[in-house]
Amino acid sequence: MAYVPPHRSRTEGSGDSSSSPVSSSRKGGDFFGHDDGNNSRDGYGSYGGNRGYGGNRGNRGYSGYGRGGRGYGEGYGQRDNGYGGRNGSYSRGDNKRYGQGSFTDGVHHPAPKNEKLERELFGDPAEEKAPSGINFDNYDDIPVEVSGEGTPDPINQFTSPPINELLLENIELSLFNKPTPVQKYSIPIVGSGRDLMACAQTGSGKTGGFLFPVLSSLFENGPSPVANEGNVFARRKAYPSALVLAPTRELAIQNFEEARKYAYRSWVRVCVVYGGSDINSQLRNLERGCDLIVATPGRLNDMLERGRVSLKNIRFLVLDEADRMLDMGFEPQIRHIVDGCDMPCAKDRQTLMFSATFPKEIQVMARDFLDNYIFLSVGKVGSTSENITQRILYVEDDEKKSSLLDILSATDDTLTTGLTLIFVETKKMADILSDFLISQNFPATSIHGDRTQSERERALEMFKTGRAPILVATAVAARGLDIPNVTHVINYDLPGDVDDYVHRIGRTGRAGNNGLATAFLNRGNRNVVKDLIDLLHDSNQEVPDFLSNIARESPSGRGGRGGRGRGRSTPYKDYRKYGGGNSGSSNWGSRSNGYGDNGYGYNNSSSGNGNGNSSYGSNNYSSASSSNSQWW
Ligand SMILES: Nc1ncnc2c1ncn2[C@@H]1O[C@H](COP(=O)(O)OP(=O)(O)OP(=O)(O)O)[C@@H](O)[C@H]1O
Repeated sequence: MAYVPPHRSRTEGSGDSSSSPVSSSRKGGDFFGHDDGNNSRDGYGSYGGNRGYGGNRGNRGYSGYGRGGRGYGEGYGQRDNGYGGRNGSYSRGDNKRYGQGSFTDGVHHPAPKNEKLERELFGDPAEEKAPSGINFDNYDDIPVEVSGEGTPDPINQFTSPPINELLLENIELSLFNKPTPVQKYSIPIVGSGRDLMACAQTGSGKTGGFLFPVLSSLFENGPSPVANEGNVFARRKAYPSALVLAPTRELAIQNFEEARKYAYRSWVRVCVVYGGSDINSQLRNLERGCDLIVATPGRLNDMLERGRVSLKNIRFLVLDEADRMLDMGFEPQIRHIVDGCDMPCAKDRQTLMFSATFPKEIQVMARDFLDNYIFLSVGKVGSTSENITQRILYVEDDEKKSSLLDILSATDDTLTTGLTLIFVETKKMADILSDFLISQNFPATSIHGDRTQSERERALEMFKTGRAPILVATAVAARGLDIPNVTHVINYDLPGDVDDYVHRIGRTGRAGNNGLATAFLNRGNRNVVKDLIDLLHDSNQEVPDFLSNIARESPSGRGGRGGRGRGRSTPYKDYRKYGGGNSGSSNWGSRSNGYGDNGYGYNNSSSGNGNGNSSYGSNNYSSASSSNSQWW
């Protein structure tokens, strides 16, 4: 009989962690003043326990956020399992109340419905009857390109097959009526066992694009056999079947919440591990069983080093924001996780990569992790949604503050109906600007890598709930975050890389909604001007005359992307098809060149880490955490 680790055979308690893994110590930066004293009472930053941040149907928010003080490390879905290998059994004890199903003798047994948990995960059906503002019909005519051998036909509806029945029910509870374009293609592609590199515009449903087919397959096929490592430590190890990696803690948390929704009532237990919060509660949670793990790379590497996670059983590896995960900051950590531990090789797992942008040299590198993959691009890849109106204003540096005040005062409805996200380039500037706005009576807060994790989560919660409807952020908030009702993104400082701009403004205009993006630009930003003009053309946006003039003043040749010399003369396409050769060193410029420009700090230096406040947590692999901690 297969080895049964105790976490899959013993009866668990109810996840009764009494303390939040994070404490909240405000050091300023919020509109509501310093250390408001509510934090320990309300458990801000804990994201946890049974109340979590369930939010509204189809329009998530952080309602009930963490009150009760349990962290993610504890408190949901404990199960009482005996487990006997693939198609063996996950027998369930008293798990019904936690919505955890089982997989016995090759058959999936969903747990009975649990109204309380359902409300927590999907929102109160009485509160909102229909999804608000979602208009994916706009996407129906979107150009789609699929390349690679033997690509399966897309689906047009959520149906079973190919989607597992239980997953369909959970998708229905999310009030999703039909798949978005990226989901239409990704579901059959992944369902047919293929690897996938998928590019689709921001806010177009990529999260479901990977979670739906992965969970559907796991629900159908059950758990992998648990490896018997024959020693006492193996008993405390987690053996997940799927791994989702994300570049920031907040995105990991968001992906975890999404996965938890869709895994409701199934045998799949979802866990999240990320830096900056108590590792012990995360470890205790993993001991209770973990079938799908969402992680930031640094914290996962830490867990792997401690021997508390084994990747032997991984059947699905997902890189969310894959181009970011494979750029110079993260690549060493990703290689260590994928090649330096015990994960099955590319042929023996499915690898899925998703992003809105996918530069050619990153595609070239991604080959190392993929096996005979399909490339899917939806929309003009690397461009922005036409739902986002882009406005470029010429503003000198010393005029930015007053221009910002003008904008915020003029859009008086912003404070009552919408959220405004302001991007700056440095952590210091994030503090300076949020303090300035607060001094001018604007309800602002900030998020950046020098704030503690609990401060970051609290700032995000205040923003999402509208208590601080202005968030000043570094690039840490640029990717993936799905915050309903962000109506305006302001690039107070423009990034040096137009891809970063694409992700930043993609925090608005999501899921078919409209949004406004304003950018302050002056001659100091001339290295991004040409790429920006291309992007505006691609997205059917107005190109102001001053922008064309600055472009003419600039040296010929594309100097965008912080001097990385990549250019974006064509929106990103499958490099295998559009000429890229097979060499790892493409003619687009070496990855090791020129990343140090514009304060981006891509210097790949491994010094200076260890303050525990980096985006990825403390770890030994994090060239990114040290260098990036200078700017996000
Ligand atoms: N099939 C669907 N029907 C309706 N809404 C959907 C559907 N799929 C996803 N959504 C909603 O669309 C929004 C955007 O989805 P998601 O966050 O997955 O976008 P994304 O493509 O990953 O964006 P980004 O590039 O910024 O990471 C979310 O609020 C999500 O709940």
